[in-house]
Formats: sequence, structure tokens, C-alpha cells
Amino acid sequence: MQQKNSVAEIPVLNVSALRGTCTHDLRGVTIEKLRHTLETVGFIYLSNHGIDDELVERMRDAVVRFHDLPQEAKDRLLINRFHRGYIPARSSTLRTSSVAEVTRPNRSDSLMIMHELAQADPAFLRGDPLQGANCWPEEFPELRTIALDYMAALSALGRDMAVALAEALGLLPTWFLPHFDRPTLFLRLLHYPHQGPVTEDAGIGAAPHTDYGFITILAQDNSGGLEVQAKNGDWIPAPPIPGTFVMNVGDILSRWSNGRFASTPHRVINRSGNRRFSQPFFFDPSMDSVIECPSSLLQAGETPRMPPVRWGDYLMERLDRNYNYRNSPSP
Ligand SMILES: O=C(O)CCC(=O)C(=O)O
Ligand SMILES: [Fe+2]
Repeated sequence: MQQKNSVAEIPVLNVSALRGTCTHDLRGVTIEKLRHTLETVGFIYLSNHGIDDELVERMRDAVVRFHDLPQEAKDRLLINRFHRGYIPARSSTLRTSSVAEVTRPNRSDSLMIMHELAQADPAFLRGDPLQGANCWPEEFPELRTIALDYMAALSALGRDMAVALAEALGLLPTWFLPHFDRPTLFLRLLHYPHQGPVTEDAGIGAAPHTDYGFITILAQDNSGGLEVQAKNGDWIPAPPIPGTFVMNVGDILSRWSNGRFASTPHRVINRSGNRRFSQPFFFDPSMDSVIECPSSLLQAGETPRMPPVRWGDYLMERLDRNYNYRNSPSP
């Protein structure tokens, strides 16, 4: 039932009209629903997204297989200064969370994979922030191909969504694309242990937070546990729906849109009694991209709420504050 000032559930958007050719009308209706949902809820399920279920399943199986490796194998991949590798449980605290006073570290552990760089890439050779090598487990060599295929497919969807998002904001369809020449991509292979009692000390799977970037496209297993905060404060479940992804607006898209699109707080509490696995993919701009609200988006009398910011600077400041490994000296 629809609650007052709230949404009981997150809408599902059939995005087939955003891919390839379709009638102008159908595309317009889809864009309008996208706009309305992102202005109000900030989270939406994408159905008919064109990505093979089999590829999503293969990635999901790979997440489980990675986490089934012996702990020593995972520890050998400890996250490097380029933010790639294994993030142990309780090693990140969302200090920059604007939605809660977060002092307890998250209970999840994960493997962070980012866009691959050619060894001859100047950014790689210079060792620019985040432009380093991924960490792959030698015990599971197939993971690299599976993860890179998955990232390629989700990047294509991310670009289609960037076009649709520009249209939804009344901008030229290609408006965002130059900002994604060298997109910053994160694929996180997450494991959440069963929660047990929620106590002050225990912490939860993922403390309430908003995502840093442009959009997040998430696939999750059947455990449930993801919750999204409605404007009235209620927590709305975002359970898995077969054949869909959950997409949400990150802080930088919210900033770009002058707050029109909502970067909505969410959290994870795994009450399933089993381990939970998920695979968020973060589709973010090029590091050098400058995020500035386009003047054509402003209504009469409206001014930009935030000054322009370079995405790479914005991101590194957040990573430096939230991840313990960036604050302690290397062993
Ligand atoms: O695991 C999930 O369902 C959500 C993860 C998440 O919110 C994040 O990694 O930012
Ligand atoms: Fe998140």
C-alpha cells in the first residue's frame, strides 16, 4: 500500500526503449518515468536491460567462488594504493556519510576490481591516483575474464543510461558522454556474513550511506537485506527481482543535476541467516572530468548549489577518509 509522503516500493523501469531503435513516444514515456523516479526515490530497478542473465549468473557464481577461497589467498590480495584488491571486514568506516554518524566499520569483506589499464598507458606508467594494476587470485584464474566481460557489458548499459539521464534532465542526449572518455569503473565483489543481533557494537553489513559517484548498477543474490531510505525516513526494502538490476543515483550525479536527482541513503542488514553476496558496479566519470551544473539545467532564478569540482579530487578525498588502509603506513 502506498504510504503518505513515501513510496512503498521501488519502481521497475523497462529500459528496452533506451537501447537501439524504438518509437519516439515509447522512449519519451520511459525517460519521463526515469526522471520522476530519480527526482523522488533516487533508486529504480532496470528490466529488459539487454544483458544476458547468463553473464550475470556467471559473475554471481564467481563472487561466491572468490569468497570460498582460503582466507590466506584473499589476504595475499590486500588492497593496494590504487584501490584494487581485497578489503577485509571491518576495515572501512563510512566517515564521510552525510546520513549517519558512522563509527562502526562495515562487516562485509570484498574484492575491489577497477578498469584495467594497458601497461603502456601513460596514466599507469605515471602511477596516477587509482590507475594501477588489479589484484587477481592465482587460485581462480578465470575470474579476470568473467569480471572484465561483466564490466564491459555494464559499462555499455551505463553509457545508455548516461544518455537517458541527460535527456531526463532536459540536456542534449550526448551531454554527459565526453565526461566518460576514460570512465572510472569499480566492480565490488561483496560478501556479508549473517548479521546476528543488531547491537551498537556489532555494526551492520553496510552502514547508511550514499554512493560517491554517478550511478551504481547492482546485482544481488536472493538474501535480501538492501534497504533504501524514503524521504520520510522509512527504510524500504530493495529485494532482488529476477532479471533486473537496481540502479541508484550517486552524489556526483546529484551534484551535477543541482540536487534534482536524489542520491538516496541506503544500508545493508543481512538477516537471511545465510551469507549474502552482491556485485555493485559503479559507473563514474573520467578522473579529470570537472563536475559543474550546466547553466541550461537551471530554472529562472536558480543558482548552482555547489562549486565545480574535479571528480578525481572529490573521489580521492572520500577514499582517503573512509578506508583505513589509506591512513596507516604500508607494512
Ligand atoms: O550490497 C548491496 O546490496 C549494496 C552495496 C552498496 O550499497 C555499496 O557497495 O555501495
Ligand atoms: Fe551503496
